[in-house]
Amino acid sequence: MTVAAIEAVDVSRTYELDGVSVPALRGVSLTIAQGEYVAVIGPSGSGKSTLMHLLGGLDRPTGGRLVIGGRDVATLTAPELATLRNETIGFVFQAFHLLPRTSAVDNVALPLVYRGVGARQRRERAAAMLGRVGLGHRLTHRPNQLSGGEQQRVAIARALVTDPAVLLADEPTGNLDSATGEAVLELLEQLNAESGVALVMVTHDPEVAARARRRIAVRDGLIRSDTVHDRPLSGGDGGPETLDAAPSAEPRSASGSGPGHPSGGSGGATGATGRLPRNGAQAGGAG
Ligand SMILES: Nc1ncnc2c1ncn2[C@@H]1O[C@H](COP(=O)(O)OP(=O)(O)OP(=O)(O)O)[C@@H](O)[C@H]1O
Repeated sequence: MTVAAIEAVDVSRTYELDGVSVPALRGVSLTIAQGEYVAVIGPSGSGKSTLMHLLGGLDRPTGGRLVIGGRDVATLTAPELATLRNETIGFVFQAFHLLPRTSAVDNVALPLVYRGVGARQRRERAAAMLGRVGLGHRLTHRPNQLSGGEQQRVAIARALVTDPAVLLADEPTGNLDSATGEAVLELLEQLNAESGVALVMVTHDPEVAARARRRIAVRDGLIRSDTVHDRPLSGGDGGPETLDAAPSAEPRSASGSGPGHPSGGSGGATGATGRLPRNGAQAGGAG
């Protein structure tokens, strides 16, 4: 049976601020399947970041049901949710959030500390992951000795060193010039295709969103459209499409089944391109 990486059913999130309720998400249902490439787009304030925080278990819904890695977050204590997050999700943000006085390899190794991986193995795995993102020659550089694009590559390596099922990227190219941003996007797409990690990316940029096979448009805390495109622009042969009315687009149901799932295997199974070997043996800690 296919296990969804993340499933949200009628999820809402209302913030309370100075006695005022701010309904940032107002009932969102979606499923993220293994290996998917999903772009989330919408105007400022529409709820994209709130949605990403929920999908990644950084925050909890105030309504609805959210299941991450097969576990209903409502049933988890805070430490259990942190462990689930560490085991299941990788995050990449617009600001790279690297530790400034720490080398690239130690930044990347950090999530493995919480899993109880020994120092030598941490370093080996972090160095290998930095090699995969093209930074095998920058292991001991600190963030301020790296370019913006290199820093984001370090952040990507850190997000993937635990071999998560899902990589959540919130405007990952927002701080980068267009050429550097393009290279980072290509890297994310390559990692998604090669390792089978699901990539869910928030972007303001319709051209970036058009590269994803599945596109979710958020507005006023609701999903306005959720479509799957047979020929995303990253495939090289798709024409310009709009989010609402792309001719090749098929609306998705909230059940998450359908043509948008390139791998669809269960529990870290290999998709067409094969997954990285999963490193599930380590006991999880807080992430
Ligand atoms: N901690 C918070 N407390 C109160 N209101 C919040 C909080 N975080 C977000 N909001 C509000 O919730 C709504 C959705 O915010 P969110 O950051 O999710 O939007 P967004 O689509 O990511 O916007 P942007 O593209 O500008 O980052 C906005 O109205 C915002 O002001």
